[in-house]
Amino acid sequence: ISTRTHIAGFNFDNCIMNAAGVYDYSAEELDAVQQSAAATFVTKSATLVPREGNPEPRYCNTPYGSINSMGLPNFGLAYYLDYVSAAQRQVPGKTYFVSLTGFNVEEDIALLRQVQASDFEGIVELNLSCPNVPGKPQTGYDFEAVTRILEAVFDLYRAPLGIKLPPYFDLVHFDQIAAILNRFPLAYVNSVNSIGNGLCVDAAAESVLIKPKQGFGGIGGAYLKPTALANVFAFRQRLNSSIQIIGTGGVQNGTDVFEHILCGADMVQVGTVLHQEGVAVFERLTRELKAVMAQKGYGGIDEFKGRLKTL
Ligand SMILES: O=C(O)c1[nH]c(=O)[nH]c(=O)c1Cl
Repeated sequence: ISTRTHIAGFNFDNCIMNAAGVYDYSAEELDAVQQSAAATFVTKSATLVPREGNPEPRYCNTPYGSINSMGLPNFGLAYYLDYVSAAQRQVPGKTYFVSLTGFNVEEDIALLRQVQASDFEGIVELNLSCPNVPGKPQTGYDFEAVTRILEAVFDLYRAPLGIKLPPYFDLVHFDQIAAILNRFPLAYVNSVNSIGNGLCVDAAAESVLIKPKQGFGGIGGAYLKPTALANVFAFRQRLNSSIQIIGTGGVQNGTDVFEHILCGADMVQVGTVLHQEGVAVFERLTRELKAVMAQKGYGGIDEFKGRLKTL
């Protein structure tokens, strides 16, 4: 039974990896993912210059998942490009993802120029959905901004590039954003980022759980799965077949991975469950997915990918 997959023409031995922002901040964390059963890694979304991020506490586990308002803490794009450059030499033939995000189109372009000037041979993930920088909206909800950014990006950048989108909650919004995305040579769309600006409360303490933004933060984990599957399934039906889909959100076990692929995902990313369980989660999820496939008689993920039945 094989759980291998392919993205942008690159082959991967597995279809499960980390989600940007989880277990990917430092070289030590990236090393741990690199040595695990994960297909590959994506780096923490990088900005032009290093960022401290928001004041702590800025992450909290909750009964059904997590809430975070990290505020884009990262060591800056150069740090991650250096790390990936070394990884490419140490493990040639493996493809890595670098996530990046600017605060405006000019910064997005500057980041991509920096990538072009490096020896990076992998896939860029442009994050259009960070919900936690005070005063900055989630770009993915501004359709004009998305259009402007992608026009500028694809004027410049010709190597494989995907985008990380926020969750959408309206079928007309799926129609509108998909019509925009279909105009561009995107390698993939990654749905979904956390549900922005949720609020979790500690009733005993009568308090919010995290410090930034009065406790408002991105919601991840089990809460997210129905929304994540809806976004994967909606985009699979609307996007050109040349645009692949990475499914992110709410994965806790092998059946959840199976469900993302059934909805149309070519790769599945995990965040909250990785934060809670550590990199051993990749071996567990892979084993559980293979068990589901064995029980159903599937030898590879293409046999059921996108085959979700409607009634
Ligand atoms: O606060 C963050 O760093 C963060 N947190 C998220 O849940 N999604 C993102 O894309 C980012 Cl960039």
